[in-house]
Formats: sequence, structure tokens, C-alpha cells
Amino acid sequence: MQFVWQVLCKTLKIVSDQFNFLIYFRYFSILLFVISRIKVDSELINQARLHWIGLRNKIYIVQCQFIIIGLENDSHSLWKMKIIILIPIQISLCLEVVRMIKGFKKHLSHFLCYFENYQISFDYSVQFKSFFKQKGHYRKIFMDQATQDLQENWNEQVETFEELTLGKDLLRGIFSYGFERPSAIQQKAIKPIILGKDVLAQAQSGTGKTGTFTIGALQRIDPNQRKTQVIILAPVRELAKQIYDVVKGIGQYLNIEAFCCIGGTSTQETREKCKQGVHIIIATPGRLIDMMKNKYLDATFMKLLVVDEADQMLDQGFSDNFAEILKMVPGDIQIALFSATFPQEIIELSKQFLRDGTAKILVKKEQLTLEGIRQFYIAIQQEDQKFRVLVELYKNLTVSQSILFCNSKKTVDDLYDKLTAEGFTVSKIHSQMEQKEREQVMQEFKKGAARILVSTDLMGRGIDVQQLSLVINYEFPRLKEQYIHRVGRAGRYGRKGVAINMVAQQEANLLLEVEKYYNTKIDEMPKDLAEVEKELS
Ligand SMILES: Nc1ncnc2c1ncn2[C@@H]1O[C@H](COP(=O)(O)OP(=O)(O)OP(=O)(O)O)[C@@H](O)[C@H]1O
Repeated sequence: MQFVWQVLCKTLKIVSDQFNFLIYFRYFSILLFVISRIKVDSELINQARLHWIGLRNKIYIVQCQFIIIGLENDSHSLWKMKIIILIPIQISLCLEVVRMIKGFKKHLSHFLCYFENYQISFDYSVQFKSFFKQKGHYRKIFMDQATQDLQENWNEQVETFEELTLGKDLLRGIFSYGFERPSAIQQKAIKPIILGKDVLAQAQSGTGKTGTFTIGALQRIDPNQRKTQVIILAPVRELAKQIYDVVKGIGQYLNIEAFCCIGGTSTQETREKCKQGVHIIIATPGRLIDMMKNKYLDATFMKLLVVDEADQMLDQGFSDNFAEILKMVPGDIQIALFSATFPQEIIELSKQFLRDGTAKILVKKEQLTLEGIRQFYIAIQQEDQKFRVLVELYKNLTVSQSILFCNSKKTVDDLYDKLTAEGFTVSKIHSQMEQKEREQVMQEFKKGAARILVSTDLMGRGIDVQQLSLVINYEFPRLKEQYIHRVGRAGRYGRKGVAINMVAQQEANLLLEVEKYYNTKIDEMPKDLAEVEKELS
């Protein structure tokens, strides 16, 4: 107990030193929760529970999990709380607490959440607002529900690239890259990036989101300042590499150096590059955190953080990484989130760090499936029949290139072996393969040298292979968002494509859910494959 208090006092000292925070304590009756990774004994937790109601000017250390339990069991006591402070904690647990507390928001005068240099607050008073505004070097995260709703709020659009008043060398790069007119998302979302606004932008798969943030980012960079000014984050290495190629292509006439900072490559080389200073870094989270934490990468001049596949990057598994990155970038950094899917809870979550005035461009879920893609299902009576049906399909369909999605690495390996044994020329890719091998597979597939690629969801998002016309879900994705992404590997930029779902009995519900949720039609596969081939040509 003694020890816990000591630690608490030390923590508060650090916090108060940094934020002059305790001054405000006098003006409120406070229930302060200091959430830490310190193990708290059950006696203390029991005491905290006893004192849950009626605490005045007292400080308790409880674990985040306890708050969650406490809130579940005893929500009435919430009205007693004027301020809740969470210091320093695991973001995922904290966000869970935030979610629960938000339900009772009207009883709270303040909610503040602190990660070392990462703050969340809502319903803050003028006094607090001005206080935080002084702290320019921290990412300010004010959640004012009244001004931050979930609706689309950005309708300005341009008809041509010229209207965006881009630098002439950037414009030249765009045209040489083959873009003549901006796509719908480019018409809308490049502008707010250039204006320095935070952006949350959604658009269907294959409609040019990469071009959107690439053009926006390149325009924001000052080539004369050889410092890292923009970070583009992507969840997987292959996607980061692809974005890097687009940045290089569109930025070919600019005096801007780009670098792809991803795992599986030489750490030494990455360190040297980062130390030298490059204008724009396209990265996966692990390697980026490594470079920033170990001070190889200077964050001082960063002004834009683009997050591709943002819903995935903010979801479990990646969210701690993202929080860690937020802690290390300047507090006033511009953030641009992009994805084809933004589940409601992710939009909610993003409100906690996107600034007021964020430009939001959204797509109704009913409009997410692409018109150019015909979707079929084949009902499989027994799981072991799947493979035979697949072989028949490949024997009878003429397809230029296709991708076969499985839910696990093991299924990818098994399927690859079985198809190879049947005489098909197949490639495979998943995260447990060596980076060199992954790169080679990708290169060959993009060149069109490999016709069938068996993959996990590693290839499910973002990957752009124009001649890919057929997606087969050998196993139906567990998440409905993932269905949209997988199927979107075909039918890029208005092309035609086909998605075939091989659905065993236990997967039928998932398919029905997708149909209903996206209000889309997945037809039974016709006996006459000519009808399918028509869609592929
Ligand atoms: N303005 C344009 N004119 C012509 N082609 C374009 C234009 N914008 C993008 N494209 C092409 O469209 C294809 C798909 O673009 P991109 O990969 O950016 O889509 P995306 O929206 O990021 O897709 P996903 O949701 O799968 O990540 C690419 O091959 C790209 O070169």
C-alpha cells in the first residue's frame, strides 16, 4: 500500500511538473483514477470499490480493468465524478473506459485522458481549453461531441487537377503518371489535405485513394528543407512498397526524396537513411516506431501523417502501435485517414484525435460494393468438396489473373501444395514467408508472370494489380469489411471483375450478413461458365 502511494505521488509529481495540472484540483471535487501498469492488490481494489461513492478530493490507484468492471456494475456513482483522469495507460483499455464513460457524459464536467504526451478530453471548460492550447507541442485531442458528428461535411470539389493550383512539377508528374482527370475522391479530398486540415476520407476500393493522399502529401512538402515532413503509414509491407512506387512515380519531377521504411529489410540501411533525412517516409508501424524511438528519425519537422487502411490501423492489434506513433509525432501534426471501410466505432474512435474542422468524406455502406464486380457464390455441401470444386473451376474458366483468399497461413500452404500437385502453376504469399520471397512473389504477380496467387488477408487490402479480374474466397472472410476489401482487388478503377465465394454450410450466415449489410446481391454461380467469362473479359 505504502509502495503504491509512493508511486502514485511520483507519477503525480511528473504529471504536475509537466502540466501544472494540480492547480486545477482545488476548484473541483475530484475523483481521480490513476491507472497504471502497477499491479494493485485486491485489498486496494476492494477499498476503492467501497469508496466509489462519496469520494471527495481523494486519489486512488486502480487498474483500468477495474474501472471497466466498476462502470459496468455501478454506473450510478458516475454522477459524483467531476473529473476523471487516466494516466499513463494502455490505449486500448483506456479507450474502452472512454467508450463506457461517454454513455454517461452528461454527468461529467470533464473527462481527461493522458498518455504521456497524448491527451483526450471532452466537454472541457474554457479554462481547460486555453490551458491546453498553450501546450503546442502535444497532440491536442478535444472531443467536443457537439461539433464532431459523424456526417460527411466536405462537399467542395474540383473538376481538373489544374484547379488545385499544384506546383507545376507536381502537375507534370501527375500527367506523366497517366492521370488525366481526378477521380471522385481526388476531386474532393486533395484540397483539404493541401489546406492542412485533418481528413477522414472514404472511397470505394480501387478508386484512387493512393493518388489522393500522394498528391496532397507531395504538395505539402518543402523540398528545400531536407527533413522528414510526411509519414504515410500502411499496415503491410507490400502495400507500403506499392505506395512508395506511386510516390516516386507522381513525384518524379520533384526534388523530393522518399524512403520505404518497412520490416524485413536491412536495419542498418534504414537507420542511415532516416538519419540522413528524407522528405517523405512510407512505413509500416513496427519499423517506424523502432526508428523514432531510437532517435534515428527526427519527428520535429513532421507536418502530415497519412494513415492508409486507417480502420485497420486503429483496430485492435494495431491501435497500440498507432497510439505509440501519435506520442512521438508533433502535437499539431495534420492527420489524414483513408480507407474504403470505416465502421462506425472507428469513426467514433477517430474523433478522439482528429481536430475540430476535420474534413469528412464518407460513402454510404450500400454504395460500397463496386458496380463493375459481379459476385457469385457456390454452395459447398461438405468442406472436403471445396478443393475438387475449385479444381473444376480453374480447369473450365479462362482467367488472366486471380487471387485465392484463405483465412489462415496453414490453409494457404495446404492449398498451394494441393494445387501444385494437380499441375497448376501457383504462387503463394503470407506473413510468415521470408521478405525476399514475398517481394519476388509480388513482383511476378504484378508483372503478370504468376496467374494464381494464394494468399491470406495480407493481400486483402490496397494491393493494386490492374489485370487481376477474379477474386475467389476459398474461405469466407470473418469480417464483413474484409469482404469489401478482398473483392475490391478485382475491378480496379472502373474495370470489370468477378468475385466467387465458395461457401460451406457454416459460412452461409456470413455471406447473408454481407448481402444484407451492404445491400448487395451475391448470385448463385450459373452452371454455364460462359456467363461468368463474359464478366471477366
Ligand atoms: N485519376 C486517375 N486516372 C487514372 N487512373 C487512376 C487515377 N487515380 C487512380 N488511378 C488508378 O486506379 C487504380 C486504383 O487506385 P488506388 O490503388 O489508389 O485505389 P484505392 O482507392 O487506394 O484502392 P484500395 O481501396 O484497394 O486501397 C490504380 O491503378 C491507379 O493508378
